[in-house]
Amino acid sequence: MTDTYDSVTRTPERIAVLGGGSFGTSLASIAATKGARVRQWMRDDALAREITEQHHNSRYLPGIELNPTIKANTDMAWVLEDAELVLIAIPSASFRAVVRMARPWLNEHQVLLSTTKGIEESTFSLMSDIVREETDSTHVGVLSGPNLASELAAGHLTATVVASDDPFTRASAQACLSCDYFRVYASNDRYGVELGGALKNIYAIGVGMAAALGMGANTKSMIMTRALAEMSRFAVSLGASPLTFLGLAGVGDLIVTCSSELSRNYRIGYAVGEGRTLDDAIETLGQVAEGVNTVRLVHQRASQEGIYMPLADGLYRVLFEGVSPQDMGLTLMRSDHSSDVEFTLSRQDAQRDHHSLYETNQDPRT
Ligand SMILES: NC(=O)C1=CN([C@@H]2O[C@H](COP(=O)(O)OP(=O)(O)OC[C@H]3O[C@@H](n4cnc5c(N)ncnc54)[C@H](OP(=O)(O)O)[C@@H]3O)[C@@H](O)[C@H]2O)C=CC1
Ligand SMILES: O=C(CO)COP(=O)(O)O
Repeated sequence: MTDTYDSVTRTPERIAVLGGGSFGTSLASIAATKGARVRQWMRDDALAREITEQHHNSRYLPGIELNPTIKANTDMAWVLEDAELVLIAIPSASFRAVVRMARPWLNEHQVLLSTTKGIEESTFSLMSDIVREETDSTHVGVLSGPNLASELAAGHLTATVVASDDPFTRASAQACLSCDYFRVYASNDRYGVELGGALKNIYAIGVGMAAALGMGANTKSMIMTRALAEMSRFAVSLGASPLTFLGLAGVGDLIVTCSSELSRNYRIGYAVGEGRTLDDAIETLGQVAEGVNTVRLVHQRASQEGIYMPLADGLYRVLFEGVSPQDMGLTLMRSDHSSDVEFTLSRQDAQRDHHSLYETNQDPRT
């Protein structure tokens, strides 16, 4: 990780953002505030005009003043013209289709960064895998961390992680997005960072349900702590570094998503905990809550691989098999205690891995 800055001689100046939702718009505004030329692609022409002319995204970020230099458009060719860095903030269900749409205007030199926290249904691919499959870029990475879009857009002090095995990608993303209120750490565990962002959504649904049932801080802490053990067990068995889960893209994102009513996944869980149907909760939300699909995919994969995931399994049963949240809670509390061993790291492994694998931050301005 010592080479993070060596290969970047200057900050990317032409940024494209694909997606007109809350997160894409927040990141577009940061990059523009740093002085880059920012073009944002979306399919809604009226929203594109509102962002360009009135500097608001009233549908996804109501009340937030955006950087006035962002130019939003529905013309993909124009948005991607000469772009050096492309941020892709499209929900996982449409991610591959949008990357395919963009492909004619992408090239191998561009940095392509996914900001999406989900898993593709038919393939169990993560979004950066899709970017690698669908494009020729050698500079592929992900951005993930405790980043509620509206807080970020309002300038709350926030940190995130850019993960890639390519130093140029990490450094370009840090240079393009780091500012007084956004600190961008680097990691080379692309898989772990990306999986962390997808997995934590599942447990935010669970904490939302617990809150709706009137449970307090003990219950939330229990779910979050056991969720961390469960998500790292799953991710490590698929090849991620356990240390990633002690960082911003692991426990950091788990905390924010499970603690805030701004989280869409939390709100879905809350609605189901109040007795509403899943379909009704999704329709009322009107935005993407990736955890609903992720819980299904992870439940299936964990069963195939024999990975012990009691919380994810319980949530799957509530969302898709009609089990009540109360019964799920009791079943979990009454289950066989012989498997209740706390997750531990070997001290030697942790010491050996810490310096080489743990996310680092080097200020691109120095
Ligand atoms: N919001 C947040 O706080 C954060 C979100 N993320 C992740 O970012 C990703 C994107 O989320 P976010 O911006 O929040 O989502 P939103 O729900 O706010 O917006 C989704 C955006 O994607 C667009 N979209 C959906 N399907 C298509 C399609 N087929 N073609 C073109 N555009 C499409 C929507 O367009 P339209 O309006 O026309 O439907 C909209 O612009 C998610 O995976 C999320 O997990 C990550 C960190 C924080
Ligand atoms: O990922 C997020 C915060 O880091 C946003 O979570 P939601 O998608 O649940 O709103």
